[in-house]
Amino acid sequence: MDTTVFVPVNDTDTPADGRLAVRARGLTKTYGTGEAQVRALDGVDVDFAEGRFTAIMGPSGSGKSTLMHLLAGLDTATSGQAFLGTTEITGLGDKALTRLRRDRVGFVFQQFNLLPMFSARDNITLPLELAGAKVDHVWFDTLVRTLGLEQRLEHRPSELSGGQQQRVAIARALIAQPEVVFADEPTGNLDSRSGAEVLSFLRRSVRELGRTIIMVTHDPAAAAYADRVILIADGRIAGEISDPTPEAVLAGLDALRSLEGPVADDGTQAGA
Ligand SMILES: Nc1ncnc2c1ncn2[C@@H]1O[C@H](COP(=O)(O)OP(=O)(O)OP(=O)(O)O)[C@@H](O)[C@H]1O
Repeated sequence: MDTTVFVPVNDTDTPADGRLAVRARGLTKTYGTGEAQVRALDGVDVDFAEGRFTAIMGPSGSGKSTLMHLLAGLDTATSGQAFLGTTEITGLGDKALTRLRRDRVGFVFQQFNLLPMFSARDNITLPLELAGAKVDHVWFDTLVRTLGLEQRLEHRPSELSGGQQQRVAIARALIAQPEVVFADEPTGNLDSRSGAEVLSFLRRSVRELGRTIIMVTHDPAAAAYADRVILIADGRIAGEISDPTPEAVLAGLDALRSLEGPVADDGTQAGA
């Protein structure tokens, strides 16, 4: 079944200077062999411009995490190419991939993954210091101010709210000035108010600090904070929405769902 959905697209992800942070061409991932083989990602072509906030959405099992893991160098592709800037990550060995993840990519996960015995300050700076790099104090101060953490730096994670812990995790992801930050359900463990707060900070870090963020989410309201939503279904790019509203994202997801049922078998394309 063809699962391409023609969701309203402005197709405006080309920045003025045309620079791409991340790119995939024919990216494919299969798991297992023979009868049990699953094509988690099926020839994906997609571009992510620098300085933009992109959300990846789609039904459960559609390949969102697989796409993000391949783009972030956390897993290897079966075929196709993924690029970080001009570096082809699908061509790198284990050591080079580890270095690339450490030096050029930041991660924010649903679980905050903070070290419980250390202060917020140390949680932000330790990974960088352990890697032998110097902390840029001007950038540290900018991040802490932007994320509203000035009064919380000497607290341990257990003394912080969930939203504050996730903001510390975002500061830790940004401290090394990575080329791109991958966020996997960053608000999945937060109540809606803290979630909204975290999403506002993610958006500010793109708008005001020029960072590039790619976020996987199930939540249309979260996706609406992004500049652009990529929709994925059955391991393929199924559409995209620029300047999304929650309503537009819901409509896009509904269009995908309508293709999963028997209604789509008459050849009509939802959302067209
Ligand atoms: N390690 C694995 N071994 C076998 N199959 C896998 C593995 N990881 C993922 N898959 C399969 O690949 C497909 C895509 O999975 P993926 O986790 O990327 O989807 P997703 O869109 O992130 O799902 P969810 O929203 O539920 O997290 C699914 O059918 C899944 O069962």
